[in-house]
Amino acid sequence: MSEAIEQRRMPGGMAAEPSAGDAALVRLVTGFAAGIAMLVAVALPVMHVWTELREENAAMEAEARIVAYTVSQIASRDPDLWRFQAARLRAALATATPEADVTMRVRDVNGDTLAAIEAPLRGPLHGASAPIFENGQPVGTVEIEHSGLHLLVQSVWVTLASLFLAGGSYVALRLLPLRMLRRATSRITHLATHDQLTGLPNRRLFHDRLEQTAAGLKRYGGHFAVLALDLDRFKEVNDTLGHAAGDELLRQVAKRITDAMRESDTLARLGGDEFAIIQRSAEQPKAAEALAARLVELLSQPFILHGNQAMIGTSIGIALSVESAPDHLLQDADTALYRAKAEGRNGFRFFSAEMNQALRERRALEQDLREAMATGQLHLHYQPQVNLSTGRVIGLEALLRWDHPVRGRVMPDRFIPLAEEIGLLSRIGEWVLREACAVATRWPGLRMAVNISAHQFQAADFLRAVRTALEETGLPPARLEIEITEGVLLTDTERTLATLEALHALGVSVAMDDFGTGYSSLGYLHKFRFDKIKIDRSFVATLTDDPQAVAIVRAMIGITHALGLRCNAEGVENAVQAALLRAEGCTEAQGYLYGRAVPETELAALIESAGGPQAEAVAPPAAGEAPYTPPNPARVIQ
Ligand SMILES: Nc1nc2c(ncn2[C@@H]2O[C@H](COP(=O)(O)O[C@H]3[C@@H](O)[C@H](n4cnc5c(=O)[nH]c(N)nc54)O[C@@H]3COP(=O)(O)O)[C@@H](O)[C@H]2O)c(=O)[nH]1
Repeated sequence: MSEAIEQRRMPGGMAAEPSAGDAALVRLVTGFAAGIAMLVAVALPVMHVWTELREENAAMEAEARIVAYTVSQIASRDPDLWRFQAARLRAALATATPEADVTMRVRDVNGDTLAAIEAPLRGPLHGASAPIFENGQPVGTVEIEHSGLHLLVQSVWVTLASLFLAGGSYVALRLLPLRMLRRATSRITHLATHDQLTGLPNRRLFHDRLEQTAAGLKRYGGHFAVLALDLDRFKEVNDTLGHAAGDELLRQVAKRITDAMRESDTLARLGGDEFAIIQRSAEQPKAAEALAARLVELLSQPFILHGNQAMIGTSIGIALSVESAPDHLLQDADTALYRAKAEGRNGFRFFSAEMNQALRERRALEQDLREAMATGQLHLHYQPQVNLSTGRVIGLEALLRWDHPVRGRVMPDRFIPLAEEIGLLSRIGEWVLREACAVATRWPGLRMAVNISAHQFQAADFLRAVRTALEETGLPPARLEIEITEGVLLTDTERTLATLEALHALGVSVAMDDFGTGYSSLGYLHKFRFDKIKIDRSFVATLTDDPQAVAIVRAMIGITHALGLRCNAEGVENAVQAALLRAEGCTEAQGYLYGRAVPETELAALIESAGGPQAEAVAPPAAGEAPYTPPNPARVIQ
């Protein structure tokens, strides 16, 4: 590929002789130019000789007619008598012939020459004749002959001139379209090798330059680095300000990066919000580190897009030519980029071999997760949520489990972020909603809590998935509770608010999960109407030894009372924690003290051991719904 592009280039950026694809066109143009040149070379002299000859013949015919008239004054019908007039005839011819290079003859009717003026004529001859009349009777002819030598000489000159002209027109005809062709070829090459939005080299040209740089390095020595960049929060700008603003942002990003680089470096847009740089410098890795730090800083400065201010950032992965094979440089920089993103974005990381191993593992996990979906390895477990005063079950939280035939149990903390990243979580989430609702219908009176990630919640079809799950299973909406974390509230406030309102309108309740772990929890409580707050288990875990945790939990519970919300303490593992929470006024709890998450088949025993479901359960059975009876585990579908 490298040669394919570079061969077509000449110094100054002009494309060189077109190759294979254009060869036919070049041949056609050359053939056409040769044809025109041949026409010019042959046609001009032929036309010249023909017109000159015609004009001279016409002049000679006129002259012959005039001489014939003069001679007719002397003519006699008797040739013998006329022959005696030869001297007079010659004199008449002499007065009629001012030029020396003309031969004139007078012949009688028998063709015998009666008089003549002969000139020494050279070269091809041409002539004309006219009849001589006496009393209306033809008695002879006058003949005039000229030398055609001057015509021949002229023709040679005209031929030479036309050959010169033909050569010129051949060159002009061949050059003109070839130049146009080259310009077109150069434009096509540019289109094929550059990104139209930013004007930067595209992925194809980037690989080409990478090959060249690596080849140069092999021959002349030196170092270079490849930097892979990905914009943070680009999608948010696109979604909130529109695609025109997204395009403008990409152009401004390209300009900022270009301004920060040296001319000898190459910046390319690989697609979407991905950019890559080849940085030549003898001082690697210092130079790459300095450039990456500069870019992180530059791209975190605000952008003004059609009057709106947008804040983004960039994550950068760096691979060094001394450490990565030339054909792995971009891939390795990408691996480092992935690590930079995973470690919190808006920073840079150098590639190390250990990252490859992590990436391979991630890819294997990704592949396994796709298979898990298809082969039914995913299933739900249910953790009871209890009334803190009675310890009896009032609800269930559906928790996803993955049982892999070789890996064993993979916990959701490990595979849910991956499913989100590879776009599988929507499908998984839809299944979880439907399955949890279906199970809830078999446990009347209990509320079913389902975890929804930020990504799922923001998806366009989330509300549709909730409605479908309720309709298909027939679960009363009041028995479904959606658990979201503060992360959901970080973006697109208007839309999030509308979705929360729509859930309320449906009759579904919403709980804020992991309360206290985000950074502006109180602000969100003021903005959104939650039904329940779940105190994060990290506060519950330290309740017994940390007076500060007690103070925080007390404040949280106070807030729920003030706002009239239900309060659930997560991760209650012992009776002391439960007693403390009860004393502070917390009403609900869940945790290992009351039971771990179990498959549906084990739920009956768990609920019975807690004294059965709470009689005044938060969500009483809907009209027509049977009251709670422990199900026969054999009937339970997993
Ligand atoms: N979007 C979705 N997220 C889901 C789904 N299923 C689970 N999750 C989220 O994954 C995270 C980890 O869940 P898990 O490993 O299942 O852990 C839960 C409980 O097992 C654990 N827990 C419960 N009681 C105790 C306890 O006493 N001690 C202790 N150390 N851990 C306990 O807590 C997790 C439940 O947390 P929460 O959701 O905050 O109530 C977790 O964030 C899940 O939300 C899914 O289907 N979709």
